[in-house]
Amino acid sequence: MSLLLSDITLTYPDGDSRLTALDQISLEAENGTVTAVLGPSGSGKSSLLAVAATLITPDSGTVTIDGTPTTGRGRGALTALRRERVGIVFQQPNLLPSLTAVEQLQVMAHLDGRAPRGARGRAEELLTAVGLRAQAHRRPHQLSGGQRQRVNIARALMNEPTVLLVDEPTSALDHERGAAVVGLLAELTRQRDTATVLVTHDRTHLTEADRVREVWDGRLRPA
Ligand SMILES: Nc1ncnc2c1ncn2[C@@H]1O[C@H](COP(=O)(O)OP(=O)(O)OP(=O)(O)O)[C@@H](O)[C@H]1O
Repeated sequence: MSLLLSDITLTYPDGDSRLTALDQISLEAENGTVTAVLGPSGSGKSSLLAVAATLITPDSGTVTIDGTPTTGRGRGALTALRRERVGIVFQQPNLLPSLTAVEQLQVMAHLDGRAPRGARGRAEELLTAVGLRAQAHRRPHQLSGGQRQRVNIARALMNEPTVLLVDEPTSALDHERGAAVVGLLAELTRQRDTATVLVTHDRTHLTEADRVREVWDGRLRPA
């Protein structure tokens, strides 16, 4: 099991009291499968992904990534674990305006300290995998919204993650382009054997999921 969330509770400060964003949530994600987490706005989906990515430490419960428990680890160790094992696709691509598509991916490898030549080949291979071979040398303003999101996905795969966390990847896309992006994610999940967690509020994406869980007021239930 590549990702294991066990009995996670997360609260945020809320005036004099605390708001419970996640309430004793447990979730597993296996390699080569897409686990969709469905839920309305404010139900706790982004909080769940942030905990899974070890970007937020929960009040209680444990996160295990690729067999490595994260509880009690320092910031540096968590950052290293994240860089090695976790890919994150945020809602907005947040691409750097001055870099071409292939350079956006190479920057990731640079952060990881990989050899530039190997990184270039991997970046080109990933852009081909997401259907952007011909656009590899374009800058973000020369790409469509769907193409930018594909660059975002390819970038998240640069470090060959075992866990891929995806937050509403289609929120800025029309239905057809959104469905194509989710289909691509499912294909890459099988091809690259990632344990993918896809957070969405759109039920039409569920056909691509191997498992669906629904989050409601911070609690999980089968959909
Ligand atoms: N940093 C924060 N401080 C205080 N409350 C927060 C914080 N982040 C989220 N919340 C609250 O926690 C709850 C869950 O929020 P979260 O962003 O996880 O939901 P979501 O399902 O991802 O929503 P959306 O689909 O709108 O992005 C909400 O009530 C939200 O207002």
